[in-house]
Amino acid sequence: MIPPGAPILTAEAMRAAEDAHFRGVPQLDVMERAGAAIAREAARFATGRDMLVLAGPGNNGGDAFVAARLLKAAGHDVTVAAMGEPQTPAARTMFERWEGATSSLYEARPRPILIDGLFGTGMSRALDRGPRALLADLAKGAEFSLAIDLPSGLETDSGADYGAPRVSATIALAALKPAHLLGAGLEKCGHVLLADIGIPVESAWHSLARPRIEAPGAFDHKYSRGMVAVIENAMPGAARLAAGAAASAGAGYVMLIGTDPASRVDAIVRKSVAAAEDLADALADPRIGVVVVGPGLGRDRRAEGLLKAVLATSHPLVLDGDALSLLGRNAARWLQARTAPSWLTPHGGEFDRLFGEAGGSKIDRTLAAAAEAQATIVHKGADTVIADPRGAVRVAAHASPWLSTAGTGDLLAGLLAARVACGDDALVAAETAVWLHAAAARRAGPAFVADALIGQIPQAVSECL
Ligand SMILES: NC(=O)C1=CN([C@@H]2O[C@H](COP(=O)(O)OP(=O)(O)OC[C@H]3O[C@@H](n4cnc5c(N)ncnc54)[C@H](O)[C@@H]3O)[C@@H](O)[C@H]2O)[C@@H](O)CC1
Ligand SMILES: Nc1ncnc2c1ncn2[C@@H]1O[C@H](COP(=O)(O)OP(=O)(O)O)[C@@H](O)[C@H]1O
Ligand SMILES: [K+]
Repeated sequence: MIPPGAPILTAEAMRAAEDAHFRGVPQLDVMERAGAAIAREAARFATGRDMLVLAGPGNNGGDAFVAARLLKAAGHDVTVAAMGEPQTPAARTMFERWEGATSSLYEARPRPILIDGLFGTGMSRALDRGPRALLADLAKGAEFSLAIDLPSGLETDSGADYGAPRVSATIALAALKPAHLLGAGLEKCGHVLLADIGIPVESAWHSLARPRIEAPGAFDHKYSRGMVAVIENAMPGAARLAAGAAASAGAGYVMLIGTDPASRVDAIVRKSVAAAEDLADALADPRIGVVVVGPGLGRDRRAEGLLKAVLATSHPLVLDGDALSLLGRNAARWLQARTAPSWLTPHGGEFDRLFGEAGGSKIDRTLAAAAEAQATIVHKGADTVIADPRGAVRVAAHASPWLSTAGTGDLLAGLLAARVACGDDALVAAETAVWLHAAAARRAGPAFVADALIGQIPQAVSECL
């Protein structure tokens, strides 16, 4: 659905890559390649059906005229409907090379195959009501619709919807753009394909790819494989889910620290602490590789005391749920005072409480938060964005929407802790946890209870060995 491990570029970064490339390669050649990539995919899906190609005034329209010409030359029945005169020299040349008829967008009638080349990365404002309604009707009337670079009306850098149709497939040119993975783009783009059009691209931002997991070595033992401590308090079930996930994802030793005597998994070691003051002793074990605090912690005085005791240790921390709500806008101050690394796993509401609501796209906001907190942030949701303080970004889109059920976030915190305890690099740990989480959900199918994901984790791990 989204090409894995692919670079993601903003509109500005894409323009810079294009400009650098055009110093050595003619722009028209690149546009020919883009149009050829569109024509190739359209022909594959069209299976002989009639096509309507929409061409906008910019270079997205230029690509559309190339695709129309190549498809017509290959024997397809193609009509073109244009919006305004071509406004760039390259688009004008491609318009001139198109020898068929061109009608106005307002005269276009639906055809079984629609190719949307109205706007791409140059869309600068919301679509007017007229073209928006026309585009929606033409897309609805088509049996298969293919967007060039982006569905027209999607804001490139945020995925905000300014009137885009929902298309069957989108061909991203040269690189993914944030809108292919964020916000409304998730539903509007359909299947996303990536076309190499010869422009070299480099980016610290990538779509999530399947990670590699090392199996234990012959001489590994439970402590060398990593020890995870999970703090349990107001809602012990949440901590149990985190601990269960950690134990299933490769941690050598998992310890639940709290007051609840119930134990569902015998292999998970329990340690009782009656008062928050006793937690420091329980956490004094230097073999502890990471502490998970937040799932089911609660937000009362006792929870605050437990959180403070955890923050006072020198262990790496995974902070989730109530721990994030308790820290609120003071999170960065607390975390900057620590020397060990931290991972924060907020959902959207928790993120806003921690870092405020302003600041651009989900990627921009997560990057700014990672820099401010000097922590790796896993900003959860249908479009999960991982960012680290060095500016690396990974975006995971299209996880199962059935994950939207209570307890799945607790599991993610446990998965992340397991990967940290196993010694993964900070970013790799987050990537691996998010990937395993999605893979376990895929394996669990529809309407699962969060608990059921735990049993799927070892199989998800096996996909990464
Ligand atoms: N630079 C290049 O030569 C290449 C560009 N490529 C294509 O070019 C696209 C970017 O081209 P452009 O930068 O020309 O931009 P677009 O073609 O995406 O759109 C810009 C044009 O649309 C108008 N416009 C923007 N928003 C509008 C709105 N809401 N209502 C009405 N008109 C609006 C602008 O005034 C401008 O004329 C990419 O998405 C890609 O498809 C590819 O061909 C690769 C090579
Ligand atoms: N619609 C969705 N599509 C894909 N993943 C989702 C969706 N909704 C939630 N998730 C994932 O499910 C998890 C929910 O976490 P969270 O909201 O913290 O739940 P809880 O606190 O109940 O454990 C996150 O990993 C999130 O990315
Ligand atoms: K388009």
